[in-house]
Amino acid sequence: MNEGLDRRRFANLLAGTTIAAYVLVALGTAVSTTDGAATCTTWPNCSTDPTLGSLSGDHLLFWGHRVAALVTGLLVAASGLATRRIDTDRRVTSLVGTAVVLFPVQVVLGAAIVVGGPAVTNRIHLALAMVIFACLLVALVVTLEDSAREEVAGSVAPDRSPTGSETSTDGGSGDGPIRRDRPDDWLARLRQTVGAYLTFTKPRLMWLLCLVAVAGMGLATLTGASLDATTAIATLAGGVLAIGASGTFNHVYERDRDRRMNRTADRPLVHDLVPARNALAFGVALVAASMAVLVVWVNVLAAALTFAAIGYYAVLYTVVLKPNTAWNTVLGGGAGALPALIGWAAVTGSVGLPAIALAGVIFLWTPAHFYSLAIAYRDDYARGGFPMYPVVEGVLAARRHVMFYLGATLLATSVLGWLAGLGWVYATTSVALGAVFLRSVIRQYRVPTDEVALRSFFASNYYLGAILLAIVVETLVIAG
Ligand code: HEM
Ligand SMILES: CC(C)=CCC/C(C)=C/CC/C(C)=C/COP(=O)(O)OP(=O)(O)O
Repeated sequence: MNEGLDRRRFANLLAGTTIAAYVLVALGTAVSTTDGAATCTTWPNCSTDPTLGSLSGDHLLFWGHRVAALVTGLLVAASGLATRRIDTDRRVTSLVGTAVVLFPVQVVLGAAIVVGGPAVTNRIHLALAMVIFACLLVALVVTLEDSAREEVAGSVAPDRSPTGSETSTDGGSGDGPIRRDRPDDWLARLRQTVGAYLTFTKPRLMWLLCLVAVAGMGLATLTGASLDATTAIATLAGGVLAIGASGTFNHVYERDRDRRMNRTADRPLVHDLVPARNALAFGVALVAASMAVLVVWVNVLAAALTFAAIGYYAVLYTVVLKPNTAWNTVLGGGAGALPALIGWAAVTGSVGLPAIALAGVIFLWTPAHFYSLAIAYRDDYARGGFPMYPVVEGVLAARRHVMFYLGATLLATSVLGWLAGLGWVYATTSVALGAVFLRSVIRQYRVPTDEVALRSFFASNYYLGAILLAIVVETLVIAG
């Protein structure tokens, strides 16, 4: 049997095992936060099994968890056997071996929970499930990297960035803006100017950031606080104005670098469609409007947190971190996480643990979101002089970080569901979309093209969007 083919098959088996282990963690968390556990109080057979007619979402979660445990157990055993049969890295052998040893312990702990063991068993069971998932994920990354190195050695041509670095121009060589011809017709000029101001506000990011804030508001209602329409609308309006303001400052500060990058060379300030001074004034006006809306119709804490978010993105990220350190994305993730606290604060006037957990999910998700895009646009970022992680550390290291941050995001999502007591809508959404997101990043190793990396970037947005929507449905529709 061909050794390379064997290793490839092993990588596929390990990928399937890792995805199954994630599904198990997510379903297990959901079972422990719902009435699913009450479905069955004996083990291994289920004398309290309900009739099919009375099956609810909670029952399905319980049975889904059992089936997932069986399937994952078989896959873990198969992976363990495979490490003995083929020549794998020592780290892979010990990590998979750890999962093989821990799995039966998990089965015993799971049985103890079913028959009514002490409450702490539940926590240990969840923690151990996460350890098994982490072991498999790290083993998978090592395996995929090894086979990627083997496949690249001697053969494949380097990926081309969609920016096509070999043939692209750098957008001009002078320091000043490139003037794009302005139309003669006043209506067309007006349309172009309005379009420029709209572009400053980065509208494409808004839906997801707004959804973070709405999910924060939804989680807050689980405390018993009520959410009225004025608070919801004013929080979103203040948030949209604030995102617009910080996006505008980002456009102003980065206008010289933007002109050197193909992805951003079309931005309005690069073409002097609006004077930078006017853009700055627009940004300041948006900050003032945002603060006014939030102070008058929401509360001072929400306004203060929003002001901090603007400063975080426009100054800390844009001016300090982005041009100076490869940690810019990781540390910059805090800006996007703040809307979770803003949403919660708008409803409660304080900051609570589930909101911090949601902020943690966004913080961990950010590198998994952005590094895939940065991999695809690495040549462009290098031209712009930004020390993005794939530019400084290379594609393989960036892909490894995408995998690790994604793993951490998936686990944090489960912790959030557990802390907030979210139910089957959230569980099934995180299982389905989490598996899709994980599979799309694993595919980057198999097909290391920029198109596949970009697909992971979009998968990151769909994943987070779906999770947030599930929180909104659970908190504002089902519980509300
Ligand atoms: C350091 C943090 C982040 C960085 C560096 C980053 C970077 C980027 C970049 C460069 C784009 C492409 C923009 C374009 O070409 O117009 C983008 C798109 C996007 N980002 Fe992020 N992002 C970050 C955080 C976030 C956060 C926190 C959210 C929301 C929770 C978010 C949501 C989106 C969305 C929805 C898109 C648009 C995708 C599309 O075009 O459909 N990003 N991001
Ligand atoms: C409530 C509030 C004010 C929140 C602000 C948080 C915020 C706007 C976070 C988004 C961060 C983001 C999309 C960065 C884009 O990267 P980039 O700026 O590096 O992208 P670019 O290369 O396209 O300029």
